[in-house]
Amino acid sequence: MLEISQFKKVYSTGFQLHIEDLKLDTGIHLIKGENGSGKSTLLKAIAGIHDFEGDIIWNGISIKSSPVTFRKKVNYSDAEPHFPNFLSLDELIRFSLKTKGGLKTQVESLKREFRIGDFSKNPISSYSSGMLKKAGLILAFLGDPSLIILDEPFTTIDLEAQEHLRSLILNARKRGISFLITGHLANVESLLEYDSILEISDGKITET
Ligand SMILES: Nc1ncnc2c1ncn2[C@@H]1O[C@H](COP(=O)(O)OP(=O)(O)OP(=O)(O)O)[C@@H](O)[C@H]1O
Repeated sequence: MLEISQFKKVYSTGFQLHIEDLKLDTGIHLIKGENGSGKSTLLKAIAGIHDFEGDIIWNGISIKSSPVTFRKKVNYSDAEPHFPNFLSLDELIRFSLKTKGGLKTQVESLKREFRIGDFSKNPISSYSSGMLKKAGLILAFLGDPSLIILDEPFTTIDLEAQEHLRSLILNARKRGISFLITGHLANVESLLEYDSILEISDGKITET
């Protein structure tokens, strides 16, 4: 279960996001909201990228008191991934395997599913935006996460990759992995069956 309590994030621009108390069971959860409503802000806080007031607990592990254990269990893919340009995807994967664990067979199967092939040897600077997105998605599935956070996962990638991603999510869900997903596409609600749909607006989150 994901538990968010007394959450507060304030930017210097004046934007604020407050979540008094939110509990989400194991499952696939969609977070909707207009541009600039705070979806990425919340996901980045849960992924341990942004600091915030309050606490976020995943299956009893607090990001504040046990950040390393928390991050081993929670993986994240950015809406627009950024990686050091001089590294290759293979190097990023090796780093992820060292820090988060994971099997070479898992890597090969993910690279096959997303049709990355040998391109993973090339530096990130040579990647198209779709390839970059696929790189971020592959890294988000590596290791042994029990929660995978995917910010706008279905944008930028082609229809075939969208279908592979859909199957990956459904298969992982069967193995007990939970997902927090944001989406902009009009059809994102029909792409998957969600256990809950939440909406962020006016700096607050509500279940729809
Ligand atoms: N690092 C930052 N510093 C200051 N303000 C920020 C920062 N990141 C985001 N914001 C502001 O916080 C608000 C929420 O942004 P956020 O990226 O979380 O929205 P979003 O719902 O993910 O938007 P989109 O759908 O456009 O991706 C916006 O007003 C944005 O300008």
